[in-house]
Amino acid sequence: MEEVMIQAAHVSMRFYRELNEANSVKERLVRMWKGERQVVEVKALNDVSFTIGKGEIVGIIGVNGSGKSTLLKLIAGVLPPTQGHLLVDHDKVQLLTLGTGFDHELTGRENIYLNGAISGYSRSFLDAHVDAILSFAQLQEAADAKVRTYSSGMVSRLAFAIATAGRAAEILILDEVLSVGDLFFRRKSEARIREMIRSGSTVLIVSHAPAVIRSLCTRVLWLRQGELIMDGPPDQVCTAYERIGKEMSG
Ligand SMILES: Nc1ncnc2c1ncn2[C@@H]1O[C@H](COP(=O)(O)OP(=O)(O)OP(=O)(O)O)[C@@H](O)[C@H]1O
Repeated sequence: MEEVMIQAAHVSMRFYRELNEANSVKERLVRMWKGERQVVEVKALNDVSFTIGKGEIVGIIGVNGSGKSTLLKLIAGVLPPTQGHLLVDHDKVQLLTLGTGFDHELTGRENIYLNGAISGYSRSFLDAHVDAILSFAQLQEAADAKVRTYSSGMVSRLAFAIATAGRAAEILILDEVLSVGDLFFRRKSEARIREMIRSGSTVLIVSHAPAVIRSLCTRVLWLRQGELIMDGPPDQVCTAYERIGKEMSG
């Protein structure tokens, strides 16, 4: 394997959630006083190990609640694991997610500056790229309208255009950013992601669309109830995943 970029060794992540959450502080205090407080442990990730080398394009699949976002958060350094070791240079990681950091009372153009600043772009970078961002999002005409007047597809296009405006980081994490917009925008956004991939980044992609995973990834990790149950070539892992899905639904 080429240079190792991410190494997870027996990584576990546990959350604690209160059962029958109280509706008020008073109710909570009364329950605590009566000894009624019940906390359950959620094993979001359980003893997960893998190594990812430079240039690999790794898809992460699994049903809702299987631990995908938790794994991305650990890799991005948002949370530390409760057990195990995760070797990754967080400074090299860029996490792309959509839909956070927009103010719907501001215009599209103003949101480019707001969301761009949150994404870490400088003012001069944004001045130089604002037109290209609007053009990629196909929003030149609507640039000065408030975002609350946009359709959800328009908001997603703008978010994608901002998130991918800069140079790709060495480790690029895409959390459900593909499959947005209409068919034409999807082709365009997939082409842009391919360009970022070609620039040599190591990429992790979470997507509920097996077609996206099959067409972009070189390897797939399948998480089920926090456990890594399969790690292999996209076709093999996606076929097994789809087979289980069909069995469960029919
Ligand atoms: N902050 C938290 N506190 C308590 N439980 C949490 C927290 N974050 C995640 N969980 C739990 O951990 C488990 C894994 O969640 P996670 O968001 O990683 O799943 P996911 O595979 O990304 O799901 P989805 O496909 O719905 O995005 C779930 O049972 C979830 O309820």
